[in-house]
Amino acid sequence: MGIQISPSLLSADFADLGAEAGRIASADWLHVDVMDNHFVPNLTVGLPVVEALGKASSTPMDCHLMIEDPDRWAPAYVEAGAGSVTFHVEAATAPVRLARELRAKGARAGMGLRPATPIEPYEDLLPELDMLLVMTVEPGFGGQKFLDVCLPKIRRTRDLIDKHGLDLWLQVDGGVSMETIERCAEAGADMFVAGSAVFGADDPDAMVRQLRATAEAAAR
Ligand SMILES: O=C(CO)[C@@H](O)[C@H](O)COP(=O)(O)O
Ligand SMILES: [Fe+2]
Repeated sequence: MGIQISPSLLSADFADLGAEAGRIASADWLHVDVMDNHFVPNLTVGLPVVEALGKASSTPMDCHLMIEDPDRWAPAYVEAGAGSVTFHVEAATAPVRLARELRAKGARAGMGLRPATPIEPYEDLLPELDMLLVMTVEPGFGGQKFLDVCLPKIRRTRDLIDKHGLDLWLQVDGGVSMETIERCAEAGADMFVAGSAVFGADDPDAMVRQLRATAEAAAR
């Protein structure tokens, strides 16, 4: 698939999300951060907003669920129009059953890891997934500083994916910018979420293209 950019709408104008999506026409996905004030100490949007955004934009939606009980809620995000749904393994009760359900409903199944969650215990689950999300900040807020300490985990995750010969996307999320994207790409990430870097730029769409070109040049 190559390098993909999924701008996070967390740093966009929430009063006009349809128009904000239109400002990043080069984006491969729209990253929608769903937070419930339980799994993370912040509250954002839920199903009705995802459903409305899906009607307002033709760019596929990559929903990042930072919520408790994803086993109950995640499948509804496929019905609301998400093309990819990522649940956090720390919150899921039955990650294999949930990934299978997401796929059966027609979406890509993603599994997210907080910075301190290791990948190794989940090696046997990899064939059940379409994407792994390695958080490079503590989830909950945009605009935080990239955690370098997560780079070795990105490398180890890429090695595991390659060892199993899987076509699994490796997403990084948190503090990704022109300063940090090269390191992530060198470590083996191929899908990049960027919120403040994209929507804080004078020309968000040009920033999407710049981030992609930089990651492509640095990719392993
Ligand atoms: O999931 C999250 C935060 O929990 C992210 O998607 C952030 O929204 C990314 O924002 P930046 O770090 O790129 O500003
Ligand atoms: Fe996110």
